[in-house]
Amino acid sequence: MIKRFNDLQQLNVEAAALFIQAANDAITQNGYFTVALTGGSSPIGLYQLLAQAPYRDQVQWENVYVFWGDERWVPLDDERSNARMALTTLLKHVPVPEEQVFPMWADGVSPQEFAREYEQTLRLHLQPDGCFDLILLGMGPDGHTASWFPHTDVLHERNKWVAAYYLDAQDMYRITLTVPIVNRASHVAVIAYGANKADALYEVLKGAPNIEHYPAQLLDRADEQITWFVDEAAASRV
Ligand SMILES: O=C1O[C@H](COP(=O)(O)O)[C@@H](O)[C@H](O)[C@H]1O
Repeated sequence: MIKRFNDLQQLNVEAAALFIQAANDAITQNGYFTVALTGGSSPIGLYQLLAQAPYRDQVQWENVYVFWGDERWVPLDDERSNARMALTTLLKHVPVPEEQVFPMWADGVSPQEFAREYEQTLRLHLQPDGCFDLILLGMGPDGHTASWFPHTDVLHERNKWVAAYYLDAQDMYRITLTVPIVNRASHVAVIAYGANKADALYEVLKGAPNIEHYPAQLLDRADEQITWFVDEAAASRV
């Protein structure tokens, strides 16, 4: 499902409503809610809203388990850290227990080893089939989502739940949930706005299949299980 907005505030309000609904449904059904957060700039407004009343008070944070969809392999105090952004905009302002927050970072371990450990952590906390209740994602102007960058081997990973690899173009390691685990989520919400996303959004949603160029085409959920929150600028070609 594609939800288009003129107004970014309204986009964030509706994304917050989806988050709250998904949390409440999962907690009613299972007693807890598992979510993977996204990084970049697009979710900042959503996180800031969720950190404030009345939104903050509509989530039973003590029953929430927070993971990340992807990360730049940098320490938590590095300004490039996706976890740092979510901690400062959202998680430090809500009563989620610290032991239920799982940033994709640890000192003194290789990114590959950490990816294996993170998968074990997921296996402890997710339903046996590896199904997240909600995965939040963004999309770059190059059509990447999570850390599925164009022309990288990780696009073809089908066994691991979490993978780490060196991204030459950015001269850094990336760690990411893989295609099969994202495509098992009960719901996926992608936030993409701004005119610089228009070409990629068109190619991902309407273009000819080309996952190497537009990795977000790998998102494979039924229409009711994926929501694209986009503004009119990003959706201008859709
Ligand atoms: O590098 C990343 O970029 C994407 C998109 O970021 P945005 O700034 O265009 O919103 C993001 O979804 C991903 O988590 C991040 O690692």
